[in-house]
Parts: sequence; structure tokens; C-alpha cells
Amino acid sequence: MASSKNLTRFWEWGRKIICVGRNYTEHAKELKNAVPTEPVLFLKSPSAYVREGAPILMPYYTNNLHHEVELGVVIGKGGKDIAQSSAMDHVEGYALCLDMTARDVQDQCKQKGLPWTLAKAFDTSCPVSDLIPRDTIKDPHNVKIWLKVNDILRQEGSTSSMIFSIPFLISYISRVITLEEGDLILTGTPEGVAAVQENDEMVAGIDDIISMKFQIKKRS
Ligand SMILES: O=C([O-])CC(=O)C(=O)O
Ligand SMILES: [Mg+2]
Repeated sequence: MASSKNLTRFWEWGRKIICVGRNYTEHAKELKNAVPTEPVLFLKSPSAYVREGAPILMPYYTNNLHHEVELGVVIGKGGKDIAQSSAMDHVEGYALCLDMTARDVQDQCKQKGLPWTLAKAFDTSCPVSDLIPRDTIKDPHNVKIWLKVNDILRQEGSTSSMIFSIPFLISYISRVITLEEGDLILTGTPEGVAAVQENDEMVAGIDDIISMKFQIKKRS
């Protein structure tokens, strides 16, 4: 495993956040999107990171902010053109992540053929947990990720339902964008995405391995 440096606080490194969209069939269908035959990729800015204790700030231009709970993969060893067979050697660990999405803005962007930046990459759009060392999750393709809003379960899905596996994604991405130590890959959300309102409290987890809590506030 990989790193000479300490990636425990990987979110402070200012590295890339590469997001995979539509990686779960049921989620692609709930938003009436085609099930992809190749990964859908987009980026968030490092300023999207927010940690437990600080609020998620709703952008002023949305009336439909959605939660998406996702398994994050933290890169420990960079590379390009990484083979699927050695892809897991590049993984430092995992993190529980939320891909907060201004769904109304994303819908408008889709209609106009514009990029999703305003919908996906705003400050605080990427709440993250602590780093989960790689060995803590024996099989990352067989854990449950879940999310509750005000104590009501909204999302619960197994990573076994991912369309594209983690080694496939690392290999695919690294042929397009060089991966670096400290980069984070968000692997897509299962079904059940829905809106949150100001003062709502979200609790999300990976099985009983880790959980985190965030509150929604308006950006002043
Ligand atoms: O906005 C979307 O539906 C795409 C996405 O991020 C996901 O599937 O996780
Ligand atoms: Mg997502």
C-alpha cells in the first residue's frame, strides 16, 4: 500500500475528486437515464469537501438539493494507464461520501446540454468520512451503503450492484486522467435519492463500519 505520505487527512491535499455517475441500474432508472455502457464521469472541486461538524451549505440557486450516498475510493499510489489486474494496489483505502446534487440545476443543464458544475461541484457538495484503511473493508463490492434523513431510511444499497467495478473504474479513469496520491473516486449512488431541506439531519454509513452526520443550512 502505496503511500510514503500520510493520507489520513486526504481531503486536505487539494487533489481531484472524480465522480462516477449512473453506476447503479436502479438509480439510472429512477432518474429516467439510460443504463450506461461506459462510465459517466464528472469532477468536483477540492473545496467541495466538508467534514462532520460543519454544515452542508445549500447553494442559493437551487430548490431541490438531493443526497446521494456513495462509496469513495482513496488513491494511495498514482499512475496512468493502470491495468485492472493491478488497480487495487493503487488504493489506500475508502471513505463514505455524499455527492450532494442540485437536481433542478442538473436537469436544466441536461436540457441545455451544459456541464453539471453548478449542480455538482459547489462548496460543501462532498461531505466525507475519515479514511477507512483498505484492509478494513475486505470486499468493497459487498458492503451496504445507507442514508437516513431525520431518522428515516432513504437509501440502502449494496455495492455488489455497481455496474462498473472499482478496478475497472480505476483503469478506465487512469487512461483519461492521471491518478495521483490523495485523489478520491466517488463510485456512484444506489437508488433512493431525494430532496433535503434546511435543518434536516442526514446520517449515512457503510454497514456498521463507519457512520457520519451532517446538517443542511442555507448559504448566507
Ligand atoms: O446525478 C446523477 O444521477 C449521477 C450520479 O452522480 C450518480 O449516479 O451517482
Ligand atoms: Mg453521484
